[in-house]
Amino acid sequence: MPVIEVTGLCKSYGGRPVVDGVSFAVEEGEIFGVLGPNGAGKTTTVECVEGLRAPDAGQVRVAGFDPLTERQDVTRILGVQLQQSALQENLTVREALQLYSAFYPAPADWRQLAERLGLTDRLDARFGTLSGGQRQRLSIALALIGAPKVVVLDELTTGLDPRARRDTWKLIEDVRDSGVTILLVTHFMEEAQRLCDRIAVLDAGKIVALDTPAGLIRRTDAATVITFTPSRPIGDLDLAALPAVVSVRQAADGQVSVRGTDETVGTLIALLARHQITAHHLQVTNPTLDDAFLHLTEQET
Ligand SMILES: Nc1ncnc2c1ncn2[C@@H]1O[C@H](COP(=O)(O)OP(=O)(O)OP(=O)(O)O)[C@@H](O)[C@H]1O
Repeated sequence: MPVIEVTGLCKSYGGRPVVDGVSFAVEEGEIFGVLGPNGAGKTTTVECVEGLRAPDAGQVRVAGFDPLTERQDVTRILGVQLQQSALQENLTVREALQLYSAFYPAPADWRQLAERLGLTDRLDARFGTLSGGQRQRLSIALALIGAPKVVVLDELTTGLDPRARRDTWKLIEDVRDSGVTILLVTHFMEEAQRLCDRIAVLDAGKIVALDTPAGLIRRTDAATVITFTPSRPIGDLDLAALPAVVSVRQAADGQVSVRGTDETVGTLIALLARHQITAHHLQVTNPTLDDAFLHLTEQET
């Protein structure tokens, strides 16, 4: 049974549909990403999963429970990352952890959580004095304090510097490896590509694609680009005849740029070897989730 099941979810504000027939299922143990441009309906969708908003139509189930009518059951299972503004500046890290563990009948050991999240030496620090990364780690600790089966993380690393962002990713992978299912809302392609097992791309309230990151990338028209400077000139025609080539460009400085697919790369290398040509400064650039995202969300607008 999926841990989260959303079927035909609809939500309108002032008669304007912002979530329009969204369906997806999150399997146990996966990191499931919800990706989409601003205003696509991501937060509204996850707030319906959390039971913070009532859908106009459709059904949401968390481990089989309805987040609205079986709230207590869902609270036991689902951990939600708090908005940072929800914590008082004067509260210490220890007080926050103790306070939130008191909300649950069988909480996780907050000392262990603090240790795992690298907060042990900040236990007496007040929330207002924590760095962005430390606040983020505390908000993840608080999401995990009820020992949930599922956590919802919305905009996990927004505002973090690149190192803190990478540290947080490692942490999320550790959380997943401990058996927790994660629903992750994100704007960052690199984050989605690195962390998510599957991604639903939401645009204007509808899911426009649902696949693994690699599967989404495969759907794009974006090409693999191979650039190199050959040790002696090579004819355009030889290059254009390679399989799956989209275009060939030779710059005035001798640099050659071939657009194609993975298949093009292998045959190009073989062609160069046959002609005993060395490729200097060889670079192969593969399409990214960024390309896939732009491709998928452009079609809809
Ligand atoms: N309480 C509300 N009342 C009216 N409109 C709302 C309300 N909450 C959200 N909206 C609107 O619904 C649309 C979807 O918002 P939502 O926050 O779900 O999108 P999102 O994909 O999470 O966007 P972002 O990436 O900008 O956070 C937006 O146009 C937003 O302005």
